[in-house]
Amino acid sequence: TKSCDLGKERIKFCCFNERKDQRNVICACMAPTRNLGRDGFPGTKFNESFNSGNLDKEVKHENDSDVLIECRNVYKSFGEKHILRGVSFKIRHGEAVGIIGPSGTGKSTILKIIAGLLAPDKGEVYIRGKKRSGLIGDDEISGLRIGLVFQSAALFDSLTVRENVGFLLYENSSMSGEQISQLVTETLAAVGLKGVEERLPSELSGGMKKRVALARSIICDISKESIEPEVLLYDEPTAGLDPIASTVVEDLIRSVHMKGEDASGRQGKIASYVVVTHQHSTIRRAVDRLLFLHEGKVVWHGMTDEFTTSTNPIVRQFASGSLDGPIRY
Ligand SMILES: Nc1ncnc2c1ncn2[C@@H]1O[C@H](COP(=O)(O)OP(=O)(O)OP(=O)(O)O)[C@@H](O)[C@H]1O
Repeated sequence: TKSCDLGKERIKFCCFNERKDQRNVICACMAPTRNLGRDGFPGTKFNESFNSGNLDKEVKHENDSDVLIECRNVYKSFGEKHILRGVSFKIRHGEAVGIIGPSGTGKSTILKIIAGLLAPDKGEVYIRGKKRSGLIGDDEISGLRIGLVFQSAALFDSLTVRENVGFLLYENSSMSGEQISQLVTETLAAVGLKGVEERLPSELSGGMKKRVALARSIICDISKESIEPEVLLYDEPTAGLDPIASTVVEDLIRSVHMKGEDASGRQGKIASYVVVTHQHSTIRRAVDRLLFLHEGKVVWHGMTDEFTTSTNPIVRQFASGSLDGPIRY
């Protein structure tokens, strides 16, 4: 955790409740990662833990120079609950990846491990080819920025929208208050929000809160000479939203991606993103490639259009929502 002064408030900005029934994270974070560079990246076959019989299609890549994040054989238990049991995958530059799977299978846990908020019990996380050691630290100032947008939006209740969105800039950047304020207004406009800067989170709808959280994740310090590539991790960004509000958020996720364009036709800044979701609309609209997590492992991966046509029994059951199949509740 870390604290900062914002007006009269002294606030922790990277703390969260560990218990499942109190999973609301107090604040989204932008997590600069330890170590950067591509040297010494040991080449491995894509996801060695896969049983190839479960794979509908293996995408071949010439090399790993575009790999931003790799989880290699990651294990995580909470007491007697062995949640992750050998999870391996790679996230490449430019990818829009979805993580799906039954409830409680560890999707949020793997996002927190990637973000450096949780440490794996075993296995490694590589960020641009360098092994991450431990959790995110205050000394990490360069490399790949990894932002986690929490399920709950996780806004500070006592701060205005402006203070929430500009939070990290008020603490970390050399920008003036006026510059930050201007940037906050522009970033809010990019997510379709105008005139809400002085409102408190309690005065916003659920969909607006999610968009404010998204604005907080994409705002960046324009006073820095080089802008680092960024990966955004979204934990169920459309949960609880009506279908139209979901579409708005899904399109925003696409538009902040480098491949996408915002309302004014500018290219997005996010190099890659990962979305944990249960919503079919989000899978179809916001994601290109899927990883299916079940019983502690990635049991299937494929492109989004392969999801509904897959003959894998686990995928078929999940896609159809059937009670019959290998997944038991
Ligand atoms: N900090 C923690 N302490 C104890 N148990 C935890 C902790 N974090 C997660 N768990 C447990 O680990 C399991 C996986 O949780 P996680 O939130 O990662 O699942 P999920 O796949 O995201 O689920 P859902 O789809 O329901 O959101 C759950 O049983 C949860 O109760």
